Amino acid sequence: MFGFFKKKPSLKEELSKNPHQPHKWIKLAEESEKEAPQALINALLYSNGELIDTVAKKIKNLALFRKVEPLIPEVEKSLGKDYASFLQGLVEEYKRNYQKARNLYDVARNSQNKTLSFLSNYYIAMLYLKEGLLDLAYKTIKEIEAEAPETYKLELSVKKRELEEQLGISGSKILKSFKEGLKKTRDALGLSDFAGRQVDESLFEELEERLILADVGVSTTLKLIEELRKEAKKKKIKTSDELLEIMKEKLKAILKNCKGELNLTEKPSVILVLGVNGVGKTTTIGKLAKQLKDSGLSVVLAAADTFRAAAIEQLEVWAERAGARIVKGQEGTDPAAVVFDAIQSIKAKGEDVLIVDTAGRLHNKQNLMKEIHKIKKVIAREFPGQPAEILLVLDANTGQNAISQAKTFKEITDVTGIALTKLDGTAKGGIVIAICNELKIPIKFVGIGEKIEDLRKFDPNEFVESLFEMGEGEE
Ligand SMILES: Nc1nc2c(ncn2[C@@H]2O[C@H](COP(=O)(O)OP(=O)(O)OP(=O)(O)O)[C@@H](O)[C@H]2O)c(=O)[nH]1
Repeated sequence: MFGFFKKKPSLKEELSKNPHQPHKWIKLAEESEKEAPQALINALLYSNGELIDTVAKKIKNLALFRKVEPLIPEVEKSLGKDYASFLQGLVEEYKRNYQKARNLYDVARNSQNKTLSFLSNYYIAMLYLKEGLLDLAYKTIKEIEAEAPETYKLELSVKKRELEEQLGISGSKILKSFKEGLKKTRDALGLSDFAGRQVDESLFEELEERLILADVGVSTTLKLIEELRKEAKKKKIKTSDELLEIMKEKLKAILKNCKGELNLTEKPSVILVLGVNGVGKTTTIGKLAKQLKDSGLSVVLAAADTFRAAAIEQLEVWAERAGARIVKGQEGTDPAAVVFDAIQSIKAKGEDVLIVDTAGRLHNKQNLMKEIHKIKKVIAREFPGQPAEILLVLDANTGQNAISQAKTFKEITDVTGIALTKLDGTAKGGIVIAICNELKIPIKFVGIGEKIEDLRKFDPNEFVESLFEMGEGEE
């Protein structure tokens, strides 16, 4: 069955009388699934290729590749080979014919039209990323960075910085390793104690105890141990080493669902940061501001925690360290007014990212809720669709308490991601697994130290590998 779609005969009728209205063709595509393929092609034709970016995004978002494919000859006839090759490239990429897609984008990248040429290069870079050809992706991004339209600048500079880190060209600073940051948790779990043992009931019981002590959480632990028991029986597993391998894969599978990227696709992008006092909110904002600054973005901090003068001062110190501009008010000013001022100045200066620090007084949930909603309203009114991120900061030291804080904040507003701080100072790093399993909110960052560079993107594989790594020169 195809389901129903809302038909707007008036728009269709209007377009059949006067088709020279490209944006209305886009609107028709949004309204009607059935009309969408032809409507998008018409939008492209009647805009004389101008709407290629919008059309490509819509084809992807609505997954119209196969329906658009038979219409590509129309595009070739009216707009030429470059546009047709680009669209066919989208289709081939969808079919996972990556080499073919790249050749087609390659044809389009030579177009005289700047937008089409940029987009083709951009899609080539993304293809390289998909295929793990990081150095080629990096090279392509560097080549097109300068000519990128405003809407792509943010994304490209963040990608470039990530690639620099992955390729080891991010400067000479030796970063604290993730493994170092997780030492206390790894020691508490002591998985190396289980090596070379027989699989028997006492092994399961000890593993269960260690996981609970590391704050993996009772329900998550019980479920995991039960699955391990079943699998050990089914696969007739005799040695603990094999069992630990299975456990590792299971943990990776749980955590894979909680990997999340910061969404910074719009300019400006607003990140609203929530969290109770003392969890490391200000520090995290400072570290994040520095990372974004280092990737070439202009960053503004709004000191909307106006409850305490000390909070404003502390944010000022971090703004200075990160090289970010700060907008603040007096102690006791309406936080939404500070945010409003920040927005006005960003509009005037054309800056890229706004990070809003908020007060987190959970004992007064009603007031907190009102305050957050008011701030969100001010942001959305000035920048529709923002804040792009509502980041909740949790302190790993507080173990299970972090889960109940997250639940409360989730009741107050949508949380798009978690930054989990102080993983380095705790033996309760298992809380990452509990957060993922119980809250289903992406963990976007983890803090593994007090220094400005000690904030990492959360990588599930790296996290699990660090928990399981044995000894090797760490003592
Ligand atoms: N070891 C370690 N310490 C951290 C980390 N993140 C923050 N801290 C420390 O935690 C303490 C509290 O951090 P703040 O950033 O002041 O916390 P806050 O949530 O802004 O607190 P208020 O300003 O009181 O609301 C500071 O001493 C930080 O240095 C981390 O990842 N690891």
